Amino acid sequence: MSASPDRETRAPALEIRDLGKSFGSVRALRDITVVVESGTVHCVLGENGAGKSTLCHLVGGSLAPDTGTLRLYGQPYAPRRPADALGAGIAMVHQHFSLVPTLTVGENLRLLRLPDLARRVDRVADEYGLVLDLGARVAELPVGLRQRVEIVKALLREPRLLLLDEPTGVLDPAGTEALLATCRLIADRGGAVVLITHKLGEVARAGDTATVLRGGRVVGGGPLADLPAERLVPLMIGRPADSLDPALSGTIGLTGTGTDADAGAEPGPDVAIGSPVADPALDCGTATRTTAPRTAASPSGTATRQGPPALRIHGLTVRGADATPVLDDVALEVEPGHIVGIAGVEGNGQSELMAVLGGSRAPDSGSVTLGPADITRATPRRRTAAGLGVVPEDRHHDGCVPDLSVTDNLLLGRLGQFRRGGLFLDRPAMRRAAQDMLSAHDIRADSPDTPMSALSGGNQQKVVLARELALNPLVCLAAAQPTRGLDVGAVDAVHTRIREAAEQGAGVLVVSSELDELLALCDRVVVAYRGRLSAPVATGAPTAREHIGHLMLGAEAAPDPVTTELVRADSALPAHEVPSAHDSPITPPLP
Ligand SMILES: Nc1ncnc2c1ncn2[C@@H]1O[C@H](COP(=O)(O)OP(=O)(O)OP(=O)(O)O)[C@@H](O)[C@H]1O
Repeated sequence: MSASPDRETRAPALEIRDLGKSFGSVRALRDITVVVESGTVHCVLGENGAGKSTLCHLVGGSLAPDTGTLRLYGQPYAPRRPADALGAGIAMVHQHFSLVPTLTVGENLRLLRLPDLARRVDRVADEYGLVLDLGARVAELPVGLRQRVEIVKALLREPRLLLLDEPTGVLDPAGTEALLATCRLIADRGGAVVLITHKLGEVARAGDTATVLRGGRVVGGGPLADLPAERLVPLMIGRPADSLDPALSGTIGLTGTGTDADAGAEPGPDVAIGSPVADPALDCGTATRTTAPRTAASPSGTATRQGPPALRIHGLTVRGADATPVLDDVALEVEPGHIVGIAGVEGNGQSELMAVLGGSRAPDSGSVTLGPADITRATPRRRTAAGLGVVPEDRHHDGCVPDLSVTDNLLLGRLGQFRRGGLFLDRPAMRRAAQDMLSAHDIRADSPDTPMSALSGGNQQKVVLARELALNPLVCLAAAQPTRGLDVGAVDAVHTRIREAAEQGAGVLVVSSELDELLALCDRVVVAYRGRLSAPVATGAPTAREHIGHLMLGAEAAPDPVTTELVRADSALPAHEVPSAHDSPITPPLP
């Protein structure tokens, strides 16, 4: 990072005055004034669709404002294209990846055409600890590592202003910590960072100042010392923090790190919207709503299991390019009415498991059954018809068709229900169904006819979730990072929807790199490590967090026969009474 220059240092790094931007009839931003000082990390916060990415695009030169002006280190700045921003010393990491998947990491970096590339790569690795495997093919990297490549690409340019649009959504805890440390380092050396995030823990750990947007306007801002979380939340979502599920504190980063490798991480702000799920009584006095931990018996209300599990994975092995197993004899059962989480550092087989479940990757051996149906080799379409909802890891790439309308994306996979007289689709009926889904899921779209690509990232995620939750029948929902990119209010709503799906009898499998989310949502959690799954850990157990943390680091353990037996038998015991596997070593997967 080059230090901010000389005589310009007293001017703010970035001054945005009265900026406005519309897309057709949508006023994405109006009268936006923001000042980002040199030497600071400035957080931009706000609910999904508030205008945060649009603001970044205006500064980054990929969009032009309708009104207003920009100044960069005191000089007028009016980029017409991204190259202008790069030339002015601004680098940006977007929500969506801009890597060529068929090329290696090194080949992608060479596309930047930067002088002294090797020196720059070494410097970024040394200074920020961001090391890359230059020979790895991008298509084979988990999304967290792809994001790391994007961040390194930005840093290789040695920018004086770095714009980060939700960079941590796809990072694992260690990656998040490294990035936040990078932001601080840049600011401490006189540069400036604009950080867009929904995670209040990150704001508290890395930010100096903030601007809050809602409905395209600035609704608050200033030094973060004056903006504790209980003031930020209502500014962001228009309702008080205590209206949110107390179990969400960790998920949105209000307590602890909001991540699993909580070990060694700094605490977040000393304010919580409620209590950790394991102890709902410990709210900070602001919560008006308390959520009891889910129990294994409560969703379906049945003490004994009738029929097959919603999802059964048996002996699943998938080999990588060099024939080593990336999934190694994996077994897992998800009973109807239960929510099972898969925790783990990214790159331990979760992506491959989701690809097998979604039907985009065939296993080398093993089977997947959905209720009574063997779907191991079924096409994605057949899986949908059989009642398997899948929210893929990379929703933008795999979960939606950006050029199609919101209506088409919401109803993909069940268009047959809207056929009239053979080939013709009943468009008015589709539109009505889509409108109902938009309202029910609070999806902010101009109209059901809007192209998916015109929705904000968080609203795209809500569309994918709404579509998969609407499957009828929904035997099992397999969701990877279901709340990635969602604002705190939307996270609350999605958790409620997932719980409702389970209460109505669906099995739910949630893959998440956020342990807080899994603890808030799931009856039990298994841990992915080097392509294998641990024995289940009951989330209600007081030691669950610590135990899962150990398993994520690869702690060896043997199966806890009691938990295993209880889980297999679909015990009627509430989850918090199911013995934890903590004291017992673990496992290979359930047989
Ligand atoms: N290319 C576009 N065409 C039409 N409308 C757009 C376009 N890009 C953004 N919008 C609209 O502008 C508004 C602001 O979107 P933006 O992506 O900036 O929100 P955001 O705050 O970044 O949301 P998120 O947190 O979900 O990423 C939304 O209503 C969105 O639908």
